[in-house]
Amino acid sequence: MSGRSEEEFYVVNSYTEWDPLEEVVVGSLAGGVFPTWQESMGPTLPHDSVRIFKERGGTPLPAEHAAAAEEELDGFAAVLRERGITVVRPEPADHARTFGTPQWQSAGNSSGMPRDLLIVVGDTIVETPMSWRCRKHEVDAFRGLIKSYFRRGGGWLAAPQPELKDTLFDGDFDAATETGWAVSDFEPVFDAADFMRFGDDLIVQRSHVTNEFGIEWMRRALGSRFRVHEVPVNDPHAMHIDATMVPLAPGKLLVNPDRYIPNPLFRDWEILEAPKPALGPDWPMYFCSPWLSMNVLSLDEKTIVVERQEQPLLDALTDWGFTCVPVDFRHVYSFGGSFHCATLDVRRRGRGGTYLNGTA
Ligand SMILES: NC(=[NH2+])NCCC[C@H](N)C(=O)O
Repeated sequence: MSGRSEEEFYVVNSYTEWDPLEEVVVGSLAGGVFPTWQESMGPTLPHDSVRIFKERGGTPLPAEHAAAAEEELDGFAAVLRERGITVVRPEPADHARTFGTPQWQSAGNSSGMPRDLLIVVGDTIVETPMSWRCRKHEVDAFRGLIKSYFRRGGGWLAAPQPELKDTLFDGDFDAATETGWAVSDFEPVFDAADFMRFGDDLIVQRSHVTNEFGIEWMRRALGSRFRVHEVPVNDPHAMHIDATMVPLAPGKLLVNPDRYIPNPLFRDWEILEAPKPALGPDWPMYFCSPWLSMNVLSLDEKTIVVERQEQPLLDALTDWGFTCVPVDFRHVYSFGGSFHCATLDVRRRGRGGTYLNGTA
């Protein structure tokens, strides 16, 4: 046993995406820059971003738009605090600084999307081996928080440090057919956002940032209590599963109709196909598709934060029996995520359990 009291055990405690939320990290875009270009980013990015990242990698995000996004992040944090949820934020970071290894050099990206780099499984925060070089030190802005949780009794587990040398990015992706993957199995890599938590079960997608080696590392690192299920999805641009399938409550799964492949794990679940995103084609989207509309955050199994302008989704979720909390977030969309991506739920009430079909 760990020698921790019940209270210490509870400092970090999060098993699902829907248990009542008590403490959450909300990201910050302050000091953010465009990623330093790497070929392996191509398969996941909106078309124009290839040119933009090549030209502007390492330079600040557009000031006015990023300031508006930061205001939205602050507003979102305020909404959560008003509801009695503890909100913590990363330390300031200058992502324009370059870093490297004997093999390569890169500038950073931003502290906007903690979901991508950290995952809480039960009582433990897992630091992932991110596969974009520019994201190698992103976790540093969150390190003070992680150390503080650890000192108060939380668990802390870091994956092996990847080298991220060229061999890793020698995947079998074929641009003509959009098949295969940008990363090889040279060493374990994964982004936390390719996983989704369902109590004692987690699902994960193979993607252009997550390889089989990484999935197997996570499977063994989590130990025998947790089961990791790799699920096939229909997404040639796969990077992060939280605009593909998002569980909102036990037995209720919101899915992307273009990407979700029916899966026996969800045999007894109600499935809601997300309506088409409301975002128009002219809105700048440097990292993601407009399907960020479905990247919602559950405050409990009845209450969901949804982008204020996503009226079709607001209506569909209300019809499905949920209470929606509308929050402005479109400027944040531009920089790589919505409410689920921009958060890390450190503490939710609940102790795990079995929710998926055929796993017990
Ligand atoms: N955790 C995240 N940053 N998720 C964003 C996923 C977005 C997804 N790749 C899309 O473009 O639709």
